Amino acid sequence: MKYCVEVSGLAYQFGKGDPVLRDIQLQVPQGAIYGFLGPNGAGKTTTLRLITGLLRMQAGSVQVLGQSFPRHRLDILRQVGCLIESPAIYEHLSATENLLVLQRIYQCPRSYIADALQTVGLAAVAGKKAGQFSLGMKQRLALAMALLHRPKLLILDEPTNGLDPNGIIEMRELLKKINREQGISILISSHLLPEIERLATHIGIISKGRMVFEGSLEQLSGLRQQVQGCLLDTTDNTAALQLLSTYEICVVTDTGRIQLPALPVAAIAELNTHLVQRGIGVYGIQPVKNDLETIFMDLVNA
Ligand SMILES: Nc1ncnc2c1ncn2[C@@H]1O[C@H](COP(=O)(O)OP(=O)(O)OP(=O)(O)O)[C@@H](O)[C@H]1O
Repeated sequence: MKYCVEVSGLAYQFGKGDPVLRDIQLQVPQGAIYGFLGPNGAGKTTTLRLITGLLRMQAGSVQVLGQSFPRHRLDILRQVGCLIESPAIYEHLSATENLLVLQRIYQCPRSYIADALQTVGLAAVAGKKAGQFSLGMKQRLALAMALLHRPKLLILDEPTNGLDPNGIIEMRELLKKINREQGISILISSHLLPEIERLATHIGIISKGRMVFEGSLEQLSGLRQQVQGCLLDTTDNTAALQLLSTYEICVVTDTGRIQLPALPVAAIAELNTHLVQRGIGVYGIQPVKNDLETIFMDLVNA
């Protein structure tokens, strides 16, 4: 598989402080939407700033689109669109004029401006001053600025921060469309699992400066399939508990149901048989599965 970002052994510390990144390994497959997840202060922004050359690397290696940083920095940046620190939007200029400033820097065709505004859904307000834009519109203008030179890869640091639920949905759909229709790979950071779950094809989770998970969304969801235990519904919980206490494994949950820990399927079937043989009716055996939020919290707090 080809990767558009490959990071290996990346470590970083600010001044003489404690290391904020330790041995970061990260691989973004070409064409992916890679969700870079982690709680506040985990090291997401620092990692993205290193990948885009906004911070000088201290240790490790970074390859972007097959070229290594910092040697081919300019070549790389020509092919990457970034939205990392707050974008330099000139409020007294229109959306088009804001893009004109960048078009001169990138020296790309002027027609790219209208295309970028069209992509982010701002064509109808191209002549309006950016100062009159809502936060969601400003964020879409920032995205147009990142897309202007038709990059192969977008790197976005928490682009939905501060947006209302509607703005978050708009941004999510927009990023999916850009990925699908223009084939642009996207590396996006967030501290919100539900947001990334709905958007990403691949996920990397960072906690306290270390990667604690990397894989496809299916692999993360696969962890969900690991059964945590089993809830039992019986016609006589007191008698059932007495019988089960001989196994020293059961606990009663808040809801009055009996919770068994994770056991092999055969053991659960055997317990069921014992209960029924003692005249205790079993009308429910329900596996308890991890939800993604629990998996995320377990990984981050491990
Ligand atoms: N310029 C700096 N000087 C010193 N420490 C810094 C600096 N920038 C970040 N840090 C520290 O580095 C650590 C990682 O910060 P970083 O901003 O990369 O995390 P993050 O995952 O992006 O968090 P957030 O979601 O809050 O932005 C934090 O402990 C932070 O306090």
